[in-house]
Amino acid sequence: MALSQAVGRVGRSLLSSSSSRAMSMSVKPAMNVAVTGAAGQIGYAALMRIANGELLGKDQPINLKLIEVPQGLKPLKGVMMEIQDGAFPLLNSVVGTADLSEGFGDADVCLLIGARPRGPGMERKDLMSANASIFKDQGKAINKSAKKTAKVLVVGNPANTNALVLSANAPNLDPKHIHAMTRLDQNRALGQMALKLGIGVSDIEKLCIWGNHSSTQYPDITHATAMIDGKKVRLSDVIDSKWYSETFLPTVQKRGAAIITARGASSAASAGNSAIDHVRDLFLGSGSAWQSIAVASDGSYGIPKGLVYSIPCLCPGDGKFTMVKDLKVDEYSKKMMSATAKELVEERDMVRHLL
Ligand SMILES: NC(=O)C1=CN([C@@H]2O[C@H](COP(=O)(O)OP(=O)(O)OC[C@H]3O[C@@H](n4cnc5c(N)ncnc54)[C@H](O)[C@@H]3O)[C@@H](O)[C@H]2O)C=CC1
Ligand SMILES: O=C([O-])CC(=O)C(=O)O
Repeated sequence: MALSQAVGRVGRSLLSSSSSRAMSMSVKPAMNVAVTGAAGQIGYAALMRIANGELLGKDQPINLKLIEVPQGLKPLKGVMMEIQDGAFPLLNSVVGTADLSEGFGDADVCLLIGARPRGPGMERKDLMSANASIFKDQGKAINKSAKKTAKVLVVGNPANTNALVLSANAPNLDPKHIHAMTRLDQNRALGQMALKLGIGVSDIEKLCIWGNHSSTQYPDITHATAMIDGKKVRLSDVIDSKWYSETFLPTVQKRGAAIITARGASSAASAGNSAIDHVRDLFLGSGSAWQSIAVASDGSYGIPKGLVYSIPCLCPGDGKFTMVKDLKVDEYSKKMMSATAKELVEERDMVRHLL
């Protein structure tokens, strides 16, 4: 069911005053950005920023394709009205739909947010039975309707295993282009570390997340450095190992649950922010900075091939990335990296019927 039938498309005619500004700013062809769960909390937090050019650049016109379940179309209509009221110069058109072929049609970027969030006392993998099958259907639809070059970011939990399900059902896409989001975990780790050291987050480099977006994830500081008083130091030389293992690690690993307890709902603004960070860095590049991306393992570091596992990557731009290879991995890291891989193998076993 297409919402565009109910509210009409927000197109150039409706945004004529601002679209002429977009035309004068850029002659780039518009890119198609599909967003599922567009009427949910994360969608609401991210869409205005996406429309404002924070996802793909301030010179990149976009067509937004907003996907919801049929019962989400009413609130989606309100979100579309607000987007229209934002008069975004880069926004070429907006469509709201519950039809997957329409929503993913010719998509360049798919942000897969739509899924049930967890409540207090649940682990993310408790969402498996409710959410994983969503990604089978969406994988098939993306396979059929999106561009073969589309870049897909899975946010809905359990994100890594949902991305695995999606990839198995979208054989036309290169699995390298199907990611699950662990950028929020990386951002959380940076925030906690900067707070502890009394420095800025951009003073810290090469801090990364390995494995699952779950409480078994491994936020690794063994390769990380920080600028402190104008000098570059290794984090492992200045951070107390007891604070690292007893405070920092569990704080980052369980941050999602702590936010649910505090807010009564799971992270939304920070999740939307991290999804924007992930896609922006993929398309616009982030130089020598390491970015944590959960993507099909190629077997490096002994991680079982094919598992969607977070690994540090470099993002040169244009939708490309390379994994950081040949790092020295100490015994503690090996243990942590294999514990989170083990959880992902268990999760994979739970969704065998969808692969
Ligand atoms: N990977 C990460 O770092 C994070 C992941 N999440 C996950 O993101 C997901 C969404 O969270 P919220 O936006 O807070 O939830 P929400 O409940 O506020 O919104 C979810 C939206 O998705 C829609 N939806 C459900 N099934 C759908 C489907 N098959 N197709 C299209 N839309 C569908 C719902 O109608 C709803 O509007 C949850 O699974 C949550 O656990 C949340 C925070 C961080
Ligand atoms: O914890 C949750 O359920 C939501 C989420 O993934 C996060 O905040 O990292």
